[in-house]
Amino acid sequence: MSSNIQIACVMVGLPARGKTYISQKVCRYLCWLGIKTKVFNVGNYRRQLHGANLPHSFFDPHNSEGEQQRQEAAKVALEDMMQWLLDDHGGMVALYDATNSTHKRRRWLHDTLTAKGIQVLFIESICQDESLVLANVRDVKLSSPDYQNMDPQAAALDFTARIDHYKEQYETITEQDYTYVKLINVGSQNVINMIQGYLESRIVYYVLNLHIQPRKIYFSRHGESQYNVDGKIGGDSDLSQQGRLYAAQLPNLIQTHLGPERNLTVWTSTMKRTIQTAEGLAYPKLQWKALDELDAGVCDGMTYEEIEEQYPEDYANRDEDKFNYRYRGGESYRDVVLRLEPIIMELERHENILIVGHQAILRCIYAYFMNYNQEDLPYIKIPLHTLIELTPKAYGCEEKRYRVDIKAVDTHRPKPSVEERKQKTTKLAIHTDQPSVAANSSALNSAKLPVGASGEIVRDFTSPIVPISPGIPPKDVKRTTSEKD
Ligand SMILES: O=P(O)(O)OC[C@H]1O[C@@](CO)(OP(=O)(O)O)[C@@H](O)[C@@H]1O
Repeated sequence: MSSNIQIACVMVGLPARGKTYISQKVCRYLCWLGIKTKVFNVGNYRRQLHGANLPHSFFDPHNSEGEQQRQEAAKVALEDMMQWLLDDHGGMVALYDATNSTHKRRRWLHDTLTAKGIQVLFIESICQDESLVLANVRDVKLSSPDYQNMDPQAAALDFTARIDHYKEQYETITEQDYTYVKLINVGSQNVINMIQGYLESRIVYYVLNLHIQPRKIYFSRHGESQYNVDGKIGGDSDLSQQGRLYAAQLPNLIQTHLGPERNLTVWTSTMKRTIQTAEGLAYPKLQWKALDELDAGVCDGMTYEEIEEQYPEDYANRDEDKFNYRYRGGESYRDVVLRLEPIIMELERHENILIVGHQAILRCIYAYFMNYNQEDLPYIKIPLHTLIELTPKAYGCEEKRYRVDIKAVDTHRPKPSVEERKQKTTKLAIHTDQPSVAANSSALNSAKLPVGASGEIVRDFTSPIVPISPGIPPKDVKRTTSEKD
């Protein structure tokens, strides 16, 4: 049995109230943060045990056979979930996705879970707006395996009858001794009760920020920079000639795809190359320090070849585990994910957004929306001079990429094969006797950033956002040593 705190988020709500959407989002968010999370959907267990295509009468509370079979599915799902949380899989948060709409069902779940030391957080979603419910039925439920090969109108009628069966016995949470958050009419009112501990508060804060307004999220790297042309990483260089051409085309590109009347907020980092790229965009802008590029520490301003020559061990270690490798005096992708957490929270609250960012930063944010794992994240292709458009849908994002026909260098380095990595390690082993850069580099490594208890870099990236109005010339932001340290 694991000694960590484990949380079971138990969803509550009538069918088609966004419970699955919320469960999937929480799961994606926590996994992105490196917290092992899994969704247990009781509907899937029910389909496996008793088949799909069941008529609405199966869900009638007066149908004792149906009732018993649904309880059986709920029990098997609960057992699997507890096993996953407790049997040293490293699972920290599980989401139990079902209606759980009576006091009796919740009491059973609560008592069974807490008896095993698992904290229970109920998340109830209430939606009284019938048009939203109908839209959800149309967009999501009718494509469920329950209604395969069925006429959509007949399926919608059947699903509405199913909802009515649940309404008959629905009991909203009133249990004052439970930890819960109640989301009423997608954020118009929220009730929070007895939230305990950091992780529960993060989850609650996250679900409070979710909205379902249709919107677009755009990502663009800055135009090609002078450092990109020179093959150097990091720094705070200006745009190249080609980069400036891209910046000049960006406003048109955005307007074409967003539409002329639509609202948009533009976020940049505090670095010249993103600010210069966003200069011509006539929308409200915000600069975020948290969006600054991954800090390459002592390697800032070097080419990959120079790094390989001067810090061969580091170079090999980065290739071995790019997500966790932390540059000497700088950051790892893992560090960047943690500092981007407030950005994700803000992104969830916002409507249309364009982030003009950097390669590593956009990889991390893109991975959150597109559900990439930590191993693949640092190799995601985010090419220069390309606008990426994400449209959030029920259970994921639809993606379009618009490539602008302005030449730019390719800064993507593919993951070396196992064979290539082996060759490098052998070469390194042969050279370890020589007192060269390895000794030099470990001295440099002592100039590390302060590290927090759990290994994170202690830095305040939630500091004030600097609003700039369209047309104001970019600030000449230099990254000084004190700023970096
Ligand atoms: O993690 P890798 O693949 O090295 O990519 C991150 C690098 O991308 C770069 C370009 O190579 O970003 P940017 O375009 O913002 O300058 C580097 O500055 C940064 O160190």
